[in-house]
Amino acid sequence: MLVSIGTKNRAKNAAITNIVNNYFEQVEYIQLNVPSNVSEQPYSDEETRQGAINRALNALHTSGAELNFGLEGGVRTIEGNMYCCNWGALALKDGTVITAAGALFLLPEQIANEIRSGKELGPVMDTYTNEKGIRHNKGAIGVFTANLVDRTEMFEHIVKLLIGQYQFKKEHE
Ligand SMILES: O=P(O)(O)OP(=O)(O)OP(=O)(O)OC[C@H]1O[C@@H](n2cnc3c(O)ncnc32)[C@H](O)[C@@H]1O
Ligand SMILES: [Mg+2]
Repeated sequence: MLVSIGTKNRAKNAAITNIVNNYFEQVEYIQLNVPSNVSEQPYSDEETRQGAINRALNALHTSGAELNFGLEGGVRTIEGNMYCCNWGALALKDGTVITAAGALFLLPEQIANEIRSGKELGPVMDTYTNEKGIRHNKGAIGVFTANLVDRTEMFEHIVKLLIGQYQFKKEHE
């Protein structure tokens, strides 16, 4: 079975392959740098969800694969507090799209202010930690949860929700 992934981000790719390998056999993966067709730094649940959907559909149109995943990170504000939000979409061959969201966690005010000034979370996190490519491994979630939950684990939960909904749909149609 061919599975396409709408990103080359290592944390997202690890999440998808770790979970898909648990539920399917003989899977071949194709990683595609497809556009999300939303801002580089999505600013609401709506925009982040749309980015995930666009990535999944763009991956489907490029690959024609059986399963096509799009994962997107963004931020949203509730009562003045900025949270990091995360969405996933799974596009099937017939164009059906399944969606799910993951954990929300609060961004410290210092980081939120950088985002409000127009910066992207990825580079802001690298400057804050003095490390390179945080977004490819522990992610902001790892940094701000003392490594209790890393970015791969957070996305793994979303991928599980997507595959679970796909299985439910297959059993009920
Ligand atoms: O290559 P892609 O797939 O685009 O992966 P990305 O890391 O850029 O991830 P997103 O585009 O989905 O996320 C939008 C922005 O938020 C950043 N971001 C989101 N979650 C993050 C996290 O946990 N740690 C660091 N940066 C994060 C990310 O680097 C982008 O600047
Ligand atoms: Mg990005």
